[in-house]
Amino acid sequence: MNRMQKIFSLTISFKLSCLGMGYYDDMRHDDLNYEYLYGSTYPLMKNAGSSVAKVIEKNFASGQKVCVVCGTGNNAGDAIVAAELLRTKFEVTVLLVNGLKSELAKKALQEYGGNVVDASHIDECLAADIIIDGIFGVGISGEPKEPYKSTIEKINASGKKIVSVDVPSGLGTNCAVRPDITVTFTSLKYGMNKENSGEIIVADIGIPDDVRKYAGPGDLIYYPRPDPDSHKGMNGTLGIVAGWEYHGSSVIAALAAENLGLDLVRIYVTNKNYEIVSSYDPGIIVRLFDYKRQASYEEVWRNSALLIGPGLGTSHEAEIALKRLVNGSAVPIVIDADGITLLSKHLSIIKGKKIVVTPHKNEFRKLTGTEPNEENAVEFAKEKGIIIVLKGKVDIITDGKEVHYAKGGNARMTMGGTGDLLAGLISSFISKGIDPMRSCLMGTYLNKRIGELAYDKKGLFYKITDMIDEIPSVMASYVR
Ligand SMILES: NC(=O)C1=CN([C@@H]2O[C@H](COP(=O)(O)OP(=O)(O)OC[C@H]3O[C@@H](n4cnc5c(N)ncnc54)[C@H](OP(=O)(O)O)[C@@H]3O)[C@@H](O)[C@H]2O)[C@@H](O)CC1
Ligand SMILES: [K+]
Repeated sequence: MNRMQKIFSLTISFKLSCLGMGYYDDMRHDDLNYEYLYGSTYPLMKNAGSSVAKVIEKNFASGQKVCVVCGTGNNAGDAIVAAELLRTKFEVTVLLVNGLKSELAKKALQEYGGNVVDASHIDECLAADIIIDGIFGVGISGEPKEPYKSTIEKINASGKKIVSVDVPSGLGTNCAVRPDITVTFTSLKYGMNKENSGEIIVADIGIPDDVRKYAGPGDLIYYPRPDPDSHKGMNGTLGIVAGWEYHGSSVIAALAAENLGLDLVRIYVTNKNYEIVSSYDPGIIVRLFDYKRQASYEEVWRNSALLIGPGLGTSHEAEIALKRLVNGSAVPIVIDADGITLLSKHLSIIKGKKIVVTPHKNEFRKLTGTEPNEENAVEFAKEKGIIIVLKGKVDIITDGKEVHYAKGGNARMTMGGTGDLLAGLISSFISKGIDPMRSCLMGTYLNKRIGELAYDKKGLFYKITDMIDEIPSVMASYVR
């Protein structure tokens, strides 16, 4: 290994272990959203395998022996699809180093009609002319374990032509396949270059644009796992200025935040509802807010994100507080419900601020003076430099440049409180340092999904807390 390779390898392995494969997140995102929108990703595996087969047919004379070395995941599935397509022209053997785990790879194997051997035939198989490397793709985690480590070493020592599927197996670790060609899917993966990947061919496997346009489960994987060395306050602190008029709204937003794993959730209320809001949940901090005291504002600004508006009312006090809070805040703010009504009278205060506004149709009319549709939302967001989440059967999310959508949910989601819940979700994600646009995609998808899960259990007779109860299980299934 030369010096550069060593630095690259060390950097990647360090990052792999610390960040949990963050570079490949975009691919996992696409995979999950594809599944959500279209069902099985098997068609993508077929396209991936087919592109590998085409590269081999183009680069190598037919009639040669091909050994298709398989790990246990979908990378192996791609390689097996290629094997089936190649076996009419080449002498193909599939080598299962240690069985298969992926259901899609098993399906590909069922459709494959050629020769299959296990690890006891490894040397015989690797004596072929061409080796297809389908051991690991983007699903690798940490250094390759046995029996793959020694398999990779044997592949590299074979002196045969090697074609890697998607990425050279083990790329970025201390034990990686060194291929002549890598057929990588959709886009170049982090760290790939000619030296470690040979000739790189980027193949389009037909992932539609909608996987990035629509909010989906793939967006939830961007939730940051807390650093084990972090201390209280580093993993999201949300200040909720709400519930001055209707106390329940502030509690709903706070419960959403509490269920999303924030470090501190604080509700700021006036005297009127202080006691009742305080009585709800011991995990929520409730602070008295006095709109005349600078100290109250300074306390709110110390949070990592703010939510202003649910159940706030439109009193004189609320109006002053909104203006001063927005004016002096350096952190992102989500403005919802009564906050939108108040904001519509003082639009100039949002200039230069990091603002997300989450109106339903009527609030949008009030805020913009225009009809609630995509075009007007884009226009308004662009003009004001903010993000708009226009709520509806399909939510429209735009920063004036990009437009995204969130679909799903059900008819029960017109119930009071779902807006407070959504605002709580979005502001919570933002408080964790997630990009605001991504936070909106995560929040809109999650809100609709928990509505669906509550519906599955109770039909049309679920209540807002049933939705809140679904948050942890949805998050836990995507955040590893
Ligand atoms: N959306 C797309 O673009 C599409 C992507 N596609 C393809 O899917 C590939 C990703 O597939 P993938 O997620 O199944 O993971 P993959 O790389 O096959 O490996 C996972 C397996 O390896 C194992 N394993 C992990 N680390 C290990 C270690 N250190 N040492 C030993 N074992 C280890 C792990 O076992 P486990 O740790 O779970 O026990 C698991 O079984 C991607 O690169 C592309 O080729 C296409 O099909 C088309 C659509
Ligand atoms: K590979």
